[in-house]
Amino acid sequence: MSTTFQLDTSTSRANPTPQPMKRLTVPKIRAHKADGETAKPLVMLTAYTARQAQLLDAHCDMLLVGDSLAQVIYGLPTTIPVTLDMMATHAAAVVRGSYHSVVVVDMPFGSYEQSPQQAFESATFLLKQSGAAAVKLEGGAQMAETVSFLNQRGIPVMGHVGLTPQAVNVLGGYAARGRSDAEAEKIVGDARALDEAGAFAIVLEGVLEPIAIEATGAVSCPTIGIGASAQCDGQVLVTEDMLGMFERVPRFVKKYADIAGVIETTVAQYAEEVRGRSFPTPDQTYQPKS
Ligand SMILES: Nc1nc(=O)c2c([nH]1)NC[C@@H]1CN(c3ccc(C(=O)N[C@@H](CCC(=O)O)C(=O)O)cc3)CN21
Ligand SMILES: CC(C)C(=O)C(=O)O
Ligand SMILES: [Mg+2]
Repeated sequence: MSTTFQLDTSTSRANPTPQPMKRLTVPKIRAHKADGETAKPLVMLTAYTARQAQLLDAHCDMLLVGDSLAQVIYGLPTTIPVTLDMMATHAAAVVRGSYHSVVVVDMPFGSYEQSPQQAFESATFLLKQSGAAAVKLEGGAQMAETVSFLNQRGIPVMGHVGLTPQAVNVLGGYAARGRSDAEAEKIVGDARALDEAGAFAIVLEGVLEPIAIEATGAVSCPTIGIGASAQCDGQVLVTEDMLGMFERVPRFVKKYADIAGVIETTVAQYAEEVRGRSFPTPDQTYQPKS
């Protein structure tokens, strides 16, 4: 894939290819499961910036502008303080940096729980500001009415059940969910309720494999797992976690690279060269014309 930067003035978005392929659509994602056993798992990663989106886009089906930007970008301890403005700003950058993947934006804590009307107002703000196609919100059966309200008014919704990080103060931490029969049953019921309400996909986070199997079998839309086994219809991870850029990662992360290590070695070399006056050299220096 060419990474030459070109400004596509017709769409005013940075587009790395001369002939952009058509963007995937939400109905195509929802219909994914109809292919049954032959369907390839859906690929989703988080993205917060335009350049990151450019690099991930061709390889993914969906890009998630996650409220995990709290920890990953802003050094916040939880996702609780994230605002609609933060999400809209990063979502707009990700849309500008992509042309293939469906861009999904997390609704931040406090922007949707109060009522379907509040959720509609917040979701329209996010989609109008960014050009993203869909929103994601946390919660199960209690959010079903809201999911249906938004969907019927033109806003596709991705659900998120199991370990829901915005409920950290109720859950008391980020431990895997579904260890009791009652909790397992609730998670499957939550997935079912969201599916019936019209969610186009459901994130299953931090749940035991048997629950992922049962929930995935119980719903008509694809399930996207994170710490939820290989039995889901797709997978999502926080990009910085799998690239080895974030300092502490959950057990469900596979570190595919050590980008933090590359950055540290590279910056150490730069510092040494500046202090030793071996950078800059004449190659990086402007001289008057002689
Ligand atoms: N960088 C990053 N990656 C994520 O996956 C992520 C975020 N940030 N921010 C939002 C939420 C928070 N999530 C988290 C955060 C921590 C754990 C974690 O540390 N889990 C421990 C078990 C903790 C316990 O048992 O209490 C683990 O070892 O997996 C899991 C999910 C998932 N999301
Ligand atoms: C971890 C994923 C599912 C998420 O919600 C986020 O990145 O905020
Ligand atoms: Mg999130």
